[in-house]
Amino acid sequence: MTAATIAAIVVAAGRGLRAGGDLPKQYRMVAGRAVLAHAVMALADHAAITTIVIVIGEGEEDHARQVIGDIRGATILFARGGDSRRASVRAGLDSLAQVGGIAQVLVHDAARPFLPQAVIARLLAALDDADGAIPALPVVDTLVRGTATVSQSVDRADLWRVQTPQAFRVGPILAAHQAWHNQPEPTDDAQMLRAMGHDVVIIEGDTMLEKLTHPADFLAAEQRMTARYATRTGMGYDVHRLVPGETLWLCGVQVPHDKGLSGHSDADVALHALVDAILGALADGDIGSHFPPSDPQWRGAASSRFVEHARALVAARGGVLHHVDVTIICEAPKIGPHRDAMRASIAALLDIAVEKVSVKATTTERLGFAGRGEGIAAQAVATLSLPELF
Ligand SMILES: Nc1ccn([C@@H]2O[C@H](COP(=O)(O)OP(=O)(O)OP(=O)(O)O)[C@@H](O)[C@H]2O)c(=O)n1
Ligand SMILES: C[C@](O)(CO)[C@H](O)COP(=O)(O)O
Repeated sequence: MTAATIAAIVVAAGRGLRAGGDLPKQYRMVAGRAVLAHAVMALADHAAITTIVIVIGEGEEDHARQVIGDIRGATILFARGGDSRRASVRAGLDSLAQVGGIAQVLVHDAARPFLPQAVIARLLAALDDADGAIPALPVVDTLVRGTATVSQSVDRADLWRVQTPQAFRVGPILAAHQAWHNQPEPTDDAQMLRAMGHDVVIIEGDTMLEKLTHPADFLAAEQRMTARYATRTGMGYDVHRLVPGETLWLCGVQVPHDKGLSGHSDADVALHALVDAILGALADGDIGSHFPPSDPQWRGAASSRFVEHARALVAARGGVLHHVDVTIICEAPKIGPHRDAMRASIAALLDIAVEKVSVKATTTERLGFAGRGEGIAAQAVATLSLPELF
């Protein structure tokens, strides 16, 4: 069987009135990034999802683009939402109809930021035999009906709490939306599909998928997500030769000296060690594999570009950089007078507070190549958190 072309719609056009706050909840920060960005990144991380339509309020595209940043792995489109969730999903489906060729669609609330890949896999597998599938968790509390007092106990057997994303074959769900006229407002898309006589399969949901609805949900979400982060440490080490006639760059700062370093790019040995430390924490190769020394475009290049690249890789993985510690090993020049400028330079390149950047220096007591002033070595350690794949 040929693999289906799969898209996702993320509805993010609500106002989040029950959540309160200054911003609609999809733009608020949780675990280091906007709620909307978490939801979109989780979908883009799935190899089979080629297109994501983000449905937003009027005039919000610039803001939405800014909060999601550079999303890799899927084409991102924007559509203008409507007055109800149903209308917003419909706008997303209409956008997909213009793209064409999409066979299956996942419809997801931006307000459910933490989406396990396993849920997507279960939903897509269920579409092999059904037109629709929903993730759900069994009700575990006693259920009653009533206002001030209980008027009725409700049997909870076979009752489920329904989550998103909900997965559909595109033809049937679009037809269900087109046929929905003058009927009560549906609370999800699956009930519209069922109204057309199609079966909807229940697959196992996940507590990570809880919707952010009320103010207290944000703290709980932060705690749930933080528990899923792993701390990673990376180490970098580099050496370059000191030669006359070169400019000496250390930590992105030009340091007056009678010699400069020669080698890859501008030979900023401290930034090279730093980049390797970050790449090490990401387990993503080393500076040479990202910027081969044999490639003429890096000859004389500013090493700040490599640090910015490493920072972007951390961001693309949803990571948070906590701290870097750089040690420069040389007999001369003296690093102390430049330490503050070096810390500020690294902090700016990594977009972190200067308090999270340490720059140290040591000599080798005139021993070895550093002691003889033939070269400068640098070591760096980077500590970051990465979301565990779940
Ligand atoms: N007109 C609407 C209403 C809701 N949604 C989206 O549907 C999802 C689930 O809706 P809900 O949690 O009810 O969000 P809000 O409508 O924003 O919240 P509230 O009802 O508290 O205002 C959210 O991602 C929300 O942005 C939408 O795209 N368009
Ligand atoms: C679609 C949904 O998230 C499934 O549980 C839910 O029905 C949305 O309800 P809301 O009242 O729009 O938050």
